[in-house]
Amino acid sequence: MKVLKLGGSVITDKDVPETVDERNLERAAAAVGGYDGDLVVVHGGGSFGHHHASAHGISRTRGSEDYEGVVAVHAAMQRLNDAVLAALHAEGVPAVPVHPFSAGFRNAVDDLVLPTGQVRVLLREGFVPVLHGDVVAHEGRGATIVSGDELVVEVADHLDAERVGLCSAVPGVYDEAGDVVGRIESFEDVEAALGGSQSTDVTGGMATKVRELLALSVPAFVFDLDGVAAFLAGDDVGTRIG
Ligand SMILES: Nc1ncnc2c1ncn2[C@@H]1O[C@H](COP(=O)(O)OP(=O)(O)OP(=O)(O)O)[C@@H](O)[C@H]1O
Ligand SMILES: C=C(C)CCOP(=O)(O)O
Repeated sequence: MKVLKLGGSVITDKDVPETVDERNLERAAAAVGGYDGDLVVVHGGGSFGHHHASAHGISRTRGSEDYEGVVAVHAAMQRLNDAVLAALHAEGVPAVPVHPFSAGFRNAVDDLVLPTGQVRVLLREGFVPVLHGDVVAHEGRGATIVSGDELVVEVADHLDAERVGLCSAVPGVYDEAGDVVGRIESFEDVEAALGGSQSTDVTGGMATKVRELLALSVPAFVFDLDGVAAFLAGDDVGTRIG
């Protein structure tokens, strides 16, 4: 089983609130449509989730007890999820939604608790589950953001993924000279070159991604749209992490 994250910076125009990048989304969906095998898709928030999360002051650590903010973020992510499902369906992919807000939570020590039995069964029954960054209940803090990157790691761990791919707006992780790094085996290797995201992003950009992907026991790859089909075909593409 493979896990593919479609970055919000790829499938949306991150600088214009609630704008899908139709062309990029179609390209990503076409690559997924050309793949025949077990796959979980996760997508990020882009200008849907991050815009509302930022407007309501919600992040991975900063919670909110205001139902309006929680509903605004979740509803926006559902709208983006609908667009992703429609694009996948147009390519013949049997994609179905799994909404983290209704499935998981963070406990009192801030760990994400995400049941994945439904994802396992959906896979076995021939579906392609599609999860997304979302708000989740957070013990003692109201609700906080869960990023697509965290979901990728959880799903990959629980369901023994063979490889994980993050399709982002960049062809891989850049070093300080601006060249794509072939492989990262420790955070210190690239720490100096790692920054946040160029756009409104409440979950942390590339540095957080690299740190979390290094914790996986299977290889992860960061690549751009040109790399999706090759990643799904089993090739090493972009930057290998781990
Ligand atoms: N060393 C680096 N190499 C590559 N990208 C970097 C680096 N440092 C910072 N970045 C930024 O990180 C961004 C990727 O993180 P971002 O969180 O925006 O991606 P995403 O997962 O596609 O989006 P989303 O979080 O909405 O799903 C790149 O577009 C780039 O601007
Ligand atoms: C802001 C929200 C709701 C989603 C965050 O997920 P990410 O774009 O994968 O970091």
